[in-house]
Amino acid sequence: MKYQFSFRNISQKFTRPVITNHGIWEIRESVIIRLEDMTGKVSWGEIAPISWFGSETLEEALDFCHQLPKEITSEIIFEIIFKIPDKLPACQFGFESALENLQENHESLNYHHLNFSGLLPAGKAALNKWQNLWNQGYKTFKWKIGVHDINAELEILTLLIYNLPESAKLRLDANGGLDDNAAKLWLKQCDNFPNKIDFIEQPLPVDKFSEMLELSNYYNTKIALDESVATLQQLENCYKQGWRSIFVIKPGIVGSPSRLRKFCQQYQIDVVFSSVFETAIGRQAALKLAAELSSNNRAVGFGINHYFTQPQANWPQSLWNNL
Ligand SMILES: O=C(O)CCC(=O)c1ccccc1C(=O)O
Ligand SMILES: [Mg+2]
Repeated sequence: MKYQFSFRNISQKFTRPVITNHGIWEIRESVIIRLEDMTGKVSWGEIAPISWFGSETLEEALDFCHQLPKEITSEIIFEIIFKIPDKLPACQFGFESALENLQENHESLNYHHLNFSGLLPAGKAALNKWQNLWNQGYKTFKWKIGVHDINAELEILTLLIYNLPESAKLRLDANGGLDDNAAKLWLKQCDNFPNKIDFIEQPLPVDKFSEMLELSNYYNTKIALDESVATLQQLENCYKQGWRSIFVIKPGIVGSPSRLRKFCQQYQIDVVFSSVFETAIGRQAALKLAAELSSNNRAVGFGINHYFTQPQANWPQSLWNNL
């Protein structure tokens, strides 16, 4: 087997900026990879790193692509692509999923049974955004916390909970931005609403694993690790160190899909799949994994409200044609 390989760096503006504890994120950059086999069949892949989250940088991903030959042989697949180092997890995902796409027919792809979680804007803007998402069918919402003053945010939480319909569920995502005191305040408040709060995501920074383990044993509200398990190595580590609550998996940056499958099948972990704000290419590959490996019917964090303005016709092929 032989493939023609090419790639492009693309950048897209969010329809509205994503605001987290790390600041304001306005433009999503990623690398689209294209493989064409000898019969002319084309397969796409996407490398969408988030370096502040623990993956490689976009530059490192581009460097990796630049040093590959234009013609990819079986030997290169086995010796290079399947051996991409763990410090390039988004590259592992992009290349492996592009190769998987060449192997299978797309009929088998079905993720329509999945429930989706919709992302609310941070701060009080959440209060007048959930209704619109609810009308679109979302029943689970995620709200970023640790962005504004904690007292103001706790007040908004109370309002949100009283406003949301009975059956709605709320996830809180601190992006590692709380300190021990703040985390306890949030968890204590969430324990007052046991049927409303799905979980709190990554309350403390990555280096505070044992503190989060302790919190998860003390409070009833579930804690989900996200930044702490950004890559497969971290996921395996946290499991070994005794984490049995929720793991957020972002396939786009976690690493090799086949290694992820093996891990999830070997250990029956409680997982929530989540996007890295990839384009339709990475999204499709990530949702395929979510459909295969999701547990406890947990809503996947792939709401589309943050996505980009509609791509042009014949995308992504048009990216190549225009150059
Ligand atoms: O998980 C979701 O529901 C949406 C995706 C999301 O929040 C996210 C997207 C990109 C980078 C980080 C995060 C995050 O979960 O912190
Ligand atoms: Mg998160």
